[in-house]
Amino acid sequence: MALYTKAAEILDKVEQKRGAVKTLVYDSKFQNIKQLFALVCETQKYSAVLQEIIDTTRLLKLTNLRQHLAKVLVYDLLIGQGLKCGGSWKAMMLKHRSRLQAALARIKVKRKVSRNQDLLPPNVQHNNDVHIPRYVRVNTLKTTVEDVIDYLKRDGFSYQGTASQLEDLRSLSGKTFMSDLHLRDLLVFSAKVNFHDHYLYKAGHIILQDKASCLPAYLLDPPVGGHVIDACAAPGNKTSHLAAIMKNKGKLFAFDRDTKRLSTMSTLLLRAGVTCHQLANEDFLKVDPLSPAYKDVKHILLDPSCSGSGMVCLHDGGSEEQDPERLKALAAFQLRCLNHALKFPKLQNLVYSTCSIHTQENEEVMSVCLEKNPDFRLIHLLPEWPERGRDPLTQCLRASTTKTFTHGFFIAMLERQTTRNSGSLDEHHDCHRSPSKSEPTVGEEEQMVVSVDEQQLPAARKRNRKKPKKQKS
Ligand SMILES: C[S@@+](CC[C@H](N)C(=O)[O-])C[C@H]1O[C@@H](n2cnc3c(N)ncnc32)[C@H](O)[C@@H]1O
Repeated sequence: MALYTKAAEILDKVEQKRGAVKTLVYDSKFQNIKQLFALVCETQKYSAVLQEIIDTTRLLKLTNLRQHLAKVLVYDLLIGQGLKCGGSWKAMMLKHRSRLQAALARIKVKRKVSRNQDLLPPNVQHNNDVHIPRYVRVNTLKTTVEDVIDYLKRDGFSYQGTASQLEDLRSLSGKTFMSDLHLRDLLVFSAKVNFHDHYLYKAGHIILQDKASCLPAYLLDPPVGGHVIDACAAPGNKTSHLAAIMKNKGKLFAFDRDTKRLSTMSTLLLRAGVTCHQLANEDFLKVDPLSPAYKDVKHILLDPSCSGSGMVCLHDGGSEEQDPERLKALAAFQLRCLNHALKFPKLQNLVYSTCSIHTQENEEVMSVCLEKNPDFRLIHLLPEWPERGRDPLTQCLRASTTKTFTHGFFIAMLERQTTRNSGSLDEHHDCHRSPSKSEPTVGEEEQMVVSVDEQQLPAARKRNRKKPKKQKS
């Protein structure tokens, strides 16, 4: 019920011009931001058709529903997931289902189309060309890639082998699927495949996670038995990924300051079979880097709150305006988190990621951080990845709907520079994965945090010390 109420509330605010969809969704503090975002975008996209259905069936009169709530419910019933949740509203809507279905069918006949998407206005149909496949990460804490592939084949899916080029990922349709070309534990399906009710998903054997969001843990690649921090962890997709890479051995300290999101995270980690974690409802900025508890932490994953501008809403093509003050505040927060993380005395590697497309939250934050922390340098990541950080930070990765067929994303990896004779890096020489498929394994949601006492970030400075990507031995 909460999902539908929130979605209706946001549509109402958008209509009153009280904010852009993305900002309102992010500020809503709803637990599953992605789900809420998708529902709002899709309902908006079909708004005209939904309105026509509501008017011709006189739904508002029959049910006393408010307009936006009715739209959201009709969308989900007729076009979306089929009202998976909804409590008493579900029961009420089901009573009217045949009238509503008949109204939709009449509209299709009138417009001489057979598919729902052909009812969309032409400009929205064009944005629909944005194509992000359905990515499924195999949870190696519970199963193996081979077992999942076998299970799916028995379930009527057809396995096409491993993709040899990115374009292959866009060719999938129906029940065909393939292994990703970069990440061994990632399976790729047509965007239309829905796994939310699938046994493998419910049992925690697979995790529904965008490919770009799988990169941070994969690239950090902490060793089995290592001590690792996930600084802004909820709802925990990257935490469970880190645990899988660590084979549930060692210590995974996960922090988040949002209680609700942490409780969702606990459920997710339980389902995923993660046991090596210590969850803390704590502000990462207040965690003491010199505490004996963290004396062996050598790896940190930092995926802080961001604008979420990389998350694609098919309705707006991702082009919503961002409030400059909000971006500034976020960038200052991200820089504080980075500077704080680099204070952990034994830290060797840190991966910084955002689901933002804005340079202010990505390359600019990273450039200032490098200026302030000369002991650290950028690692050149995945040489054949097609989309790089903005010049001069080409060691970093970017991801997008058009070049990598993922949501928009940014990833940077920092490494502590040590003198040759200290040996501490050599001991860790195989931590940066090459993009080969030889090794096993490899969420974005959030809540706004605007507690900034940093100075305004200066423009990115041209610091660029390249270092060749280490290959896995
Ligand atoms: C982008 S989300 C993290 C997504 C997560 N890494 C995943 O993959 O599922 C950012 C998270 O940072 C949390 N956060 C924001 N400020 C924080 C702080 N000062 N300390 C700890 N967590 C914080 C938010 O509550 C939010 O859950």
